[in-house]
Amino acid sequence: MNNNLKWHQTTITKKDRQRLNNHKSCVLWFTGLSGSGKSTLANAVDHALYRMGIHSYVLDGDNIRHGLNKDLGFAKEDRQENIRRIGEVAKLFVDSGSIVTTAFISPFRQDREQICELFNEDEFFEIYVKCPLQVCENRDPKGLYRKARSGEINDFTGIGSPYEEPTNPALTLETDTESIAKAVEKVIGLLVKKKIV
Ligand SMILES: Nc1ncnc2c1ncn2[C@@H]1O[C@H](COP(=O)(O)OS(=O)(=O)O)[C@@H](OP(=O)(O)O)[C@H]1O
Ligand SMILES: Nc1ncnc2c1ncn2[C@@H]1O[C@H](COP(=O)(O)OP(=O)(O)O)[C@@H](O)[C@H]1O
Repeated sequence: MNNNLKWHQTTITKKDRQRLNNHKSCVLWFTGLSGSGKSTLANAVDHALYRMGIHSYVLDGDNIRHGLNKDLGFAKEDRQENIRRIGEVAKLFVDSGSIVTTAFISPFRQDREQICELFNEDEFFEIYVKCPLQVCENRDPKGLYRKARSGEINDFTGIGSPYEEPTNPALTLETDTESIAKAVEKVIGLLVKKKIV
């Protein structure tokens, strides 16, 4: 850390912005295998919040890797840096008063725990989008599992690279048995219970 850098407290605080918005801000961190439903659910929740007049935003793995993180690949260190940067971006969104939904595989438990530590209590919710590998593989929305099985991608999560399940998520959404609508209801229920909206 450069000793010549000093943190500036902004004039308008997070609390000011939350008061103006009439709701609190937080991050809903969706984690799960490729094809488990992270993007689908993050967007469905975002849509539900939008209809409720709530300030929200989606940060999605594929999109962020087209811009901010286009210098990163899928080796362990790259995935760690990917998640570290997203955590910092999510913190800015929370500071700006929004509810941010994130859709990254974020396969390593330690990385997710480090992100959690950036936030105050009830500002970070880990949501496990749980779906058996076989079901994700059958869905194969981008044809990537097929490429992984044929050896075209050798570090694909769940096949050539590990996924560490959350041990104590705020919510688990089982997308092989639960509908999208039910999952959205559970997430909004969590936000209401925590008095965020
Ligand atoms: N090797 C490998 N492993 C996993 N995923 C791969 C890989 N190569 C490309 N993709 C595509 O990239 C998306 C995952 O990016 P993430 O930023 O979420 O990954 S990570 O959190 O850094 O592990 C992932 O998107 P989702 O399917 O939406 O999860 C894939 O489309
Ligand atoms: N209950 C469900 N929840 C979420 N996605 C589902 C569900 N049932 C089927 N799907 C489908 O599974 C696929 C999940 O893809 P996607 O959301 O891109 O996953 P991820 O972002 O985890 O890679 C989509 O085609 C979606 O329509």
